[in-house]
Amino acid sequence: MKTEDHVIDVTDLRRVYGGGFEAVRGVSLSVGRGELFALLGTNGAGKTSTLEILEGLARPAAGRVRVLGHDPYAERDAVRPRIGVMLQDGGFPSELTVRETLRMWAGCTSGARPVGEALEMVGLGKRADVRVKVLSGGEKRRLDLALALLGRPEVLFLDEPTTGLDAEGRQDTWALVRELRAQGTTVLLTTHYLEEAEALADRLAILHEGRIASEGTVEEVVSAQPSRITFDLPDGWFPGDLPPLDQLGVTGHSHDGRTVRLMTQNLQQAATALLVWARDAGVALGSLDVRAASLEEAFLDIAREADGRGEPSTAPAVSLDTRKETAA
Ligand SMILES: Nc1ncnc2c1ncn2[C@@H]1O[C@H](COP(=O)(O)OP(=O)(O)OP(=O)(O)O)[C@@H](O)[C@H]1O
Repeated sequence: MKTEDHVIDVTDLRRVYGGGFEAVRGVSLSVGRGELFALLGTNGAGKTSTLEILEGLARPAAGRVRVLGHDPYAERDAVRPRIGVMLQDGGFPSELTVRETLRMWAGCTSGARPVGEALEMVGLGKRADVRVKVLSGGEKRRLDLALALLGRPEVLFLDEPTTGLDAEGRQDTWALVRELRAQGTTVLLTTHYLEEAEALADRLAILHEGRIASEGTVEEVVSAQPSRITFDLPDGWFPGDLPPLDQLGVTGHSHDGRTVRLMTQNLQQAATALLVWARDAGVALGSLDVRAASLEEAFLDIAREADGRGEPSTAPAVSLDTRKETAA
């Protein structure tokens, strides 16, 4: 995709809070027109901090940000009418009804959708005359979304749009977001739900401690991860008794006593070789768990690294000689 086709273009973005804490540490990403991009990350990874800059709500400490070809902070007037923003907490006046809230917002929005249409889009049609303060958490999220959609935005920023929604509400929101994207809306969303990213995203990035740890389509992010085989060896058997790792088609390993964890890019080959060895050697593998790479595993790997529990991604193709060791 050519740079001029990017609706969102971010290069080496940094955000520093008062006190000097750097929450965003050199993020670069781009989103094409009509694309849906998901930002994932552990708590405090910097998703909202990044999003607020793209929405023009905060000024970056460094880096270049363009939304629809403009600097969203310095050229806010050019960008704001063309984007829709759903914050984590809209913070509306609680005494107004749902309809009054939307009307008030529509009054400040040029070319706004009819209020009734926005309410129907988010499934709040029957709650129009209810005061905001009595809405459930999920209904408030729907109201947030309705407000973001009022101005028929070209670019929609959604910060955790389905947090607090029940399963049906989440499905409804996904269907709406898919429909908007099908109509050409560009969407950037943050989410804690990996299945949400899998269901919706054309591309995604996993943020970790202010940096992008992994980026691409779901398939690309997943295929960068190894699959795993975990098992316990029975009494009298040790990791060093296993065949050489290259014979197993294994690219990495760890072990804790008799519990062995193997990483492989070729799960079928490794699982078959392991099971053939176990059968021939008469070894019963306990708690055998064979797990294909998944977005969840990719995410957990990044989170484990955060906790200093990272696994080696590669290891020499030799036997695990640990007869005298108790742990890796
Ligand atoms: N106003 C602020 N002043 C100082 N630090 C802040 C401020 N806002 C956020 N932070 C810190 O910046 C880091 C990133 O926060 P941010 O809210 O962007 O993360 P996030 O990925 O959106 O997290 P979550 O998933 O929990 O919403 C966190 O360590 C947070 O404590």
